[in-house]
Amino acid sequence: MCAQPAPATPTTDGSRTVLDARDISRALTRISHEILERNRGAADLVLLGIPSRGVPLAQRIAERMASVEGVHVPVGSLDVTMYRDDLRLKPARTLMPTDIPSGGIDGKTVVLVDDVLYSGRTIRAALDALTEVGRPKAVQLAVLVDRGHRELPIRADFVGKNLPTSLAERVRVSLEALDGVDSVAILETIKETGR
Ligand SMILES: O=P(O)(O)OC[C@H]1O[C@H](OP(=O)(O)OP(=O)(O)O)[C@H](O)[C@@H]1O
Ligand SMILES: O=c1cc[nH]c(=O)[nH]1
Repeated sequence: MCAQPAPATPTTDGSRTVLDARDISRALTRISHEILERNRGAADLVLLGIPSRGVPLAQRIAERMASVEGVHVPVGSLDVTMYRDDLRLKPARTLMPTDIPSGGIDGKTVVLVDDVLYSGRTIRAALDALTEVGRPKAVQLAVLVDRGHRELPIRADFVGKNLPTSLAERVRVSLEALDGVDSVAILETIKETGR
């Protein structure tokens, strides 16, 4: 079951807010419970956020797990930049931190965390990046928003909100830690493909 968002709210920049802070909070709480349920607890879990917004989301999920299970789930970040399949098309990308918890990922269940799942190419790159780090027992994927339009056979295990979108739209996730506010909005883009 997905959290029921507030109705889309028009904003001054023409975007429509589809999730507000409370919707996001509820979705993260639900995802945290689902991860614990699927894995029968937090043993051997490692959360790896994909920069930039996947990292604060992973931290928030870990905080919720700590309050539910009373355990500390290691959180890190995984930069996928050098593993992207469009590097030659868009070479000017800023490298982001990869920070693997001290226990590593060998034999662990790694939950990748990102804000938006779209074509699936970021997650494909993340799976490649992981192979440089270690060999987890299993890899799962948690995303705040799944907006559809997959180009690769990738699906999320835990989804905050399935958001039907057109290719002419873009989903903008804002998070308190990076943007000062929690919201998910849909923007019209000029390009028909939206990518
Ligand atoms: O499924 P995909 O088509 O790969 O799209 C999803 C990715 O796109 C966004 O990142 P973006 O590259 O826009 O950078 P950002 O993290 O700085 O927003 C988002 O954070 C996801 O990581
Ligand atoms: O709409 C989109 C597509 C990819 N990444 C985003 O953050 N939003």
